Amino acid sequence: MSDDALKQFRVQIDRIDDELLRLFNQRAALAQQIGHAKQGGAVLRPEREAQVLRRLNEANQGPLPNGSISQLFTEVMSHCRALEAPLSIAYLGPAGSFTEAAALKRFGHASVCVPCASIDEVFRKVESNEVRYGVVPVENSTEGAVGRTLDLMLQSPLKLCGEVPLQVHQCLMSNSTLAEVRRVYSHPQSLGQCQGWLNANLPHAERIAVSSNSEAARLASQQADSAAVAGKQASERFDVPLLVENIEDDPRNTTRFLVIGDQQVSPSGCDKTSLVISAANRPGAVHDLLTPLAHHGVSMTKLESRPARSGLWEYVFFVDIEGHQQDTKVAAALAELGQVASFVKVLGSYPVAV
Ligand SMILES: O=C(O)C(=O)C[C@]1(C(=O)O)C=C[C@@H](O)C=C1
Repeated sequence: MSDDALKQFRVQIDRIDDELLRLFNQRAALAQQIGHAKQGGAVLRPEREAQVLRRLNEANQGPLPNGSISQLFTEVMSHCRALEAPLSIAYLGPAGSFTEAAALKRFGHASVCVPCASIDEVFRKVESNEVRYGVVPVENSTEGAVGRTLDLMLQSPLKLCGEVPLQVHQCLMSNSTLAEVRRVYSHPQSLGQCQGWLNANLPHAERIAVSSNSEAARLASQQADSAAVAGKQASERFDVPLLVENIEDDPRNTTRFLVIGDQQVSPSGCDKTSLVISAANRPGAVHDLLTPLAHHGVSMTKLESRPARSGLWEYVFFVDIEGHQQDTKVAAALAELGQVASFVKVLGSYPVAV
């Protein structure tokens, strides 16, 4: 391309940027007015944000893919929201964790993100109003449920306000060569996600479970013959060279995170409801739990059992269903479920991730 042609294109880009600048500020001023009109009510409206992203994804004609449109407008809304009031979010840390990436994916970079040392601490900070929302991992497509999050949801008065799926890529990092590695540090979930690769490529290295992937990278940065399995960002943060990228056994390896808060989210038009239920200890009781859903045409998208922690071999079931608890058929199914289950707790209705 000639210098002249390049200049021409850049003049056009400058003009568009000027227009975008004007429009961003016009949009932000409207958000400020909405903020005043809310009169102290919740600034974050997850249902509205989901509707904004869905509408734009439908209208999008490219060349930007829908993923980029969602990312850009999440940031736009993040900055508009921050003008209404600053939003604080606790997440399972440390800084650089996959949970931080999930929090940023959902809330954008204009929020105040507070790292916590444990899932319990995230719940505590939200319950005590130290922060407005929390982000915690709930399940991984390879390794399954995160039990602590489920157990805390069962006990906590907080509601589910959203979900964030995040594709998780694991890397092997070390100051040594692959042949020299004798020890591999990582969080147990990450070791599990890469066990096929580790069996094939480092069969004789000892696998050592530690509290977080960041801690693993820190240890690998300080010890000879040691490696860590962690996200790419940990390699930069602790200055440990990447040896191999994308070592997760399933390239679609995805972790689902939950947003928790003291807020009932309104219907967005495409929602999910999460519940915990349990059955009396009699024949057919578990089967009876599912009948009200089928009866009212409500689809179940997840069923997970957990020990109830109240008696030996007693279980609770974590169930996700399609729809919002205010939808007529979901409300009818929940009312009927209340008649047959020995325990029902609605954890929250929230928009399906965009
Ligand atoms: O519509 C609102 O309630 C707004 O405050 C505006 C806006 C946005 O920027 O579009 C910002 C925050 C809310 O979470 C939802 C949307």
